[in-house]
Amino acid sequence: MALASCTATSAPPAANLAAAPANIDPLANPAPGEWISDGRDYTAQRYSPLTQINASNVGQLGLAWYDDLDTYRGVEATPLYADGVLYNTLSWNITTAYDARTGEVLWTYDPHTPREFGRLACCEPVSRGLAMSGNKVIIATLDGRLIALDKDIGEELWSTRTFELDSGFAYSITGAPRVFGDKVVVGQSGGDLGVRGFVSAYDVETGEKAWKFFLTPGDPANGPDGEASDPVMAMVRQTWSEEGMWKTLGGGANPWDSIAYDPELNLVYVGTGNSVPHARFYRSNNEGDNLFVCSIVALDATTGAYRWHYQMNPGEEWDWTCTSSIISADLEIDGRQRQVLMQAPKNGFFYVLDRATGEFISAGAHVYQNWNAGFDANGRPITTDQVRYGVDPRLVAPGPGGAHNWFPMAFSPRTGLAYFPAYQSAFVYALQPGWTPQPMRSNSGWGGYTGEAGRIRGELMAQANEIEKAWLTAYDPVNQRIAWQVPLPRHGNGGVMVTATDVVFEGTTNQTFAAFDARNGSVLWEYPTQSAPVAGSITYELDGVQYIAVNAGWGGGAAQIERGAGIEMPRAPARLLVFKLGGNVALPPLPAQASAPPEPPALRASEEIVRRGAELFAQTCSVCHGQNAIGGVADLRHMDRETHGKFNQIVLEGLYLDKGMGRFDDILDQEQADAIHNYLIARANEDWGR
Ligand SMILES: O=C(O)c1cc(C(=O)O)c2c(n1)C(=O)C(=O)c1cc(C(=O)O)[nH]c1-2
Ligand SMILES: [Ca+2]
Repeated sequence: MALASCTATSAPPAANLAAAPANIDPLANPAPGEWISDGRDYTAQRYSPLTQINASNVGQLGLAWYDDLDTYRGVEATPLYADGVLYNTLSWNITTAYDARTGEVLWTYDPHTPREFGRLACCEPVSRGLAMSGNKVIIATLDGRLIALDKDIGEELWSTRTFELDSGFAYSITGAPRVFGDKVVVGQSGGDLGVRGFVSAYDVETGEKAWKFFLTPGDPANGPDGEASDPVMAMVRQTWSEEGMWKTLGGGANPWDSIAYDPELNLVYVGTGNSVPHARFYRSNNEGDNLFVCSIVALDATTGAYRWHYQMNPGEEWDWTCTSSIISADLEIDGRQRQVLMQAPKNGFFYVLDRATGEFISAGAHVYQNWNAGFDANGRPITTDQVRYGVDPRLVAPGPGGAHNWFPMAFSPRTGLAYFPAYQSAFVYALQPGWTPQPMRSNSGWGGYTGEAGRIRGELMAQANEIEKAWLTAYDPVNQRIAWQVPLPRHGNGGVMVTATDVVFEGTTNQTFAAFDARNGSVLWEYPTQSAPVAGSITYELDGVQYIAVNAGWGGGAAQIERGAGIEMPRAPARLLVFKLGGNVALPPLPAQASAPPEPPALRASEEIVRRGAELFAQTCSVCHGQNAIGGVADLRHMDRETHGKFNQIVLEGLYLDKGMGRFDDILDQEQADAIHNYLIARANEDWGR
């Protein structure tokens, strides 16, 4: 696709940067050179007022310093900057403070996140960021702790649990915590395995719990929860079937990424995820909207009380989520000044809602989609029959990776455009007949691709592959249209940041970190990073110098999808990269890539055992090791002789626990581990060509 022409919008004058009154919350109005919260300020626009780097000199950007992060896992965090110090966080929540001028490490804090929790993270044990308030840096750990650190020395000030370890649900946290006024608000993950999603708030000074709001109903047999959500649970429960697996698997709706805030309206906006099992047939007897799945829910920031919600996909069953970036702006729409929220969730639409009332203002599709036949007068979507699947496979667009996932979106008040990585995709969904849930594993309820269904699925997947495309998209929310798009090689392009000089920054699957003209998408600068940076970048100013910082670590859900399709790129370990004009530090050469895979052992098991192993692998191992055992953390088709010899010790006894490989003897027995092993031997032999 060619570059579309420049938007006709003329740029309004630059934001007024006059000094804020002394008593104002710094998170509402941070100093221009600082970046002290995930989205930079409460609008979460990821828009910086800094102007030293502009379209004419951005080509002179070079590395000021970098740090090798000693991991090949995805690094998804947006770093933070305050007072000369850059804060970053990695897998297992290892958190580091750097001298932002030199890259010297000031402190590192390791919360010793139990590696067993890696099993529960759908898309690697990532962390999308941290929060700051006054003298504190706050992290949320994969195993559910919220920890406040002294920002100067990295020592713990308080620590609290956000979920109980014996809840029976597969909770984990990958999202960033956020500070809103005097509270820290955090969500959690697990909607692909089985949890009851909720959001909770804590006193920023003490860590004491302020409120908790459940996003799905509890089993009424257990009585009320005594939480902020209790008053709306009767309404919520009516949107679910009487009997359904939501009682056992929790219903999901996890706020695993974006949570936003308006300090004047005193509202917290919670973006919620998919439900579990994904197939509505299994979780709710094909009945109901299933609140608050795939919604934005507005809560009173002080009490957590329900204010309004807008559900983007009633009865969602495609692993779409409404957890993507939630951005506030004040826009003139149809001659009226509106306080809006914007979101481009997985389902392929761009939404504009009134953030005071939740009223649906408008939505438009930015990729090919086949689920939506319009919106009714209340803004409720009309879902096509085409996408409601039974045992017969259905082609649905977008697919479960989403047209826009968690990769942070930015908005420029100057151009009036939102910028995000878009992914046009489709997927084939079908119910697996006779499926039953497996605690603590992936629980989609999808499958049954054998016989005739398998043949149809193969044909439809070929169609799905044809529509696949990726872009950096600039979107005009007022007129609901694409302003421009830059085609990119594949899915998994990174988060976006935009500056007051109309420069957009994004990591790309060209394995570069790149700058684009915010008005028309022309490429201004591209820096080879030896990896595709998926995270959001930031910019800060120190001693009169403007810096740009980004984590370059390819991984997470996008890498899983790519590797599942057999695509892996040569790459270096993850790095934190920091640029400035005239920076002249060079990266070391790309390390030697893996040599030819070792010859696998001969397959001795029956077809039946291999099929059983494939099923168990899909439910138990694929979240880390990829579809069809391709790629993921390690390509299991390429195990060496020694690893084959220790297979059961690794899987059942936790031999590699320190590397993050979970221990599975709670859900797998010897025979099942052997079946998985034989499936992998079969896959390795296919790969070897015999
Ligand atoms: O339903 C959930 O709880 C949940 C959690 C997460 C996560 O925590 O990373 C992802 C998803 N879903 C998901 O659907 C998804 O596409 C996804 C991509 C990524 C990633 O980090 O790249 N995480 C997640
Ligand atoms: Ca999900």
